[in-house]
Amino acid sequence: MDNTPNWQTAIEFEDITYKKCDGVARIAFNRPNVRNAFRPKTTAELYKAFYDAQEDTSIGVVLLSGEGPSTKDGKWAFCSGGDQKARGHKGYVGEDGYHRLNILEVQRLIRFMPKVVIAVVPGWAVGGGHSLHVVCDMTLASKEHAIFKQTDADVTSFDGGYGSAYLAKMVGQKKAREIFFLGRNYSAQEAYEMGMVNAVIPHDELEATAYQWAQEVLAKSPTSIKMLKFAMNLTDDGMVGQQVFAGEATRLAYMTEEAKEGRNAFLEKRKPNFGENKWIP
Ligand SMILES: CC(C)(COP(=O)(O)OP(=O)(O)OC[C@H]1O[C@@H](n2cnc3c(N)ncnc32)[C@H](O)[C@@H]1OP(=O)(O)O)[C@@H](O)C(=O)NCCC(=O)NCCSC(=O)c1cc(O)c2ccccc2c1O
Repeated sequence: MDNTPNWQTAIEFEDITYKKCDGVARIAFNRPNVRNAFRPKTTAELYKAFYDAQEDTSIGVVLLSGEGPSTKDGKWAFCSGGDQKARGHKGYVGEDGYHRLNILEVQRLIRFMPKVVIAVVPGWAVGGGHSLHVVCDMTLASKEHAIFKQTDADVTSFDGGYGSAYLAKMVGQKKAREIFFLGRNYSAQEAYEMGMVNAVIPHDELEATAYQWAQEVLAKSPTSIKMLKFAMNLTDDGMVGQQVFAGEATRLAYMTEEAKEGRNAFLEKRKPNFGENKWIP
């Protein structure tokens, strides 16, 4: 069976591409000549696309990748982080003149959305781009071209949240400190051995493999996948993690007969009758 996705553009953007096909959304940075660095326009577009994917009930998996290669030198990139040309003295400056660090809002959307987000890394994943792959649920990397690198300490920046502290939970404290303190290049295979990449895939098969992984996730119970993601987030996300997990537990409770009786009794101005066997052990 031909499993080639028939991607349809969902929304036209300038700095990213955004497509959908059969339950999968694909969002990709589209500034390959600057290694897919993000400026405020890029992050605003990313936020809109991720939010659309979150709200679309037909979508269960989002692939995050980078278009390429560069027309200048043929190199591939996932994302090289914040565009240093757009960096002002208080953040990254958009067309409106405001200084922002709004990639963190995108990180939170990826983290808290009730869908699986897979980073598909065709080349450089650097700085804030490295942090983005860390916050995604899974990472697939190009065997030939993916390179992982943390340059935050070269440019006086520091992702002190998921980019570093969560990375340390993933690869261990010593390795995470090496990644940030030395800023070396790591191949897909090295990243895999550290535990921050799920699979190393021949470049020509990367997109097809990502789509296949997405299809495997889509075959599972949506409620299970969502609750498992939030359960795994919970211990690292503190009260917000508890809020997100508990919100979904509340939704499940709302779907019971007991909840309908509670609501109806209030609306009908009577005492609720929760039935006889209400205290299930
Ligand atoms: C990514 C590289 C290692 C690739 O090196 P390579 O030698 O292959 O390519 P070039 O260096 O020649 O780059 C080609 C071309 O692209 C331009 N470019 C690349 N990256 C960027 C960038 N991030 N910003 C602007 N432009 C970029 C480069 O200038 C070249 O252009 P030409 O016109 O000369 O052709 C290497 O490029 C590299 O090290 N890039 C910089 C990586 C970096 O330091 N990124 C920023 C880290 S900080 C960050 O991302 C960040 C952002 C946030 O918003 C945060 C918010 C809150 C907390 C923390 C944040 C944060 O850490």
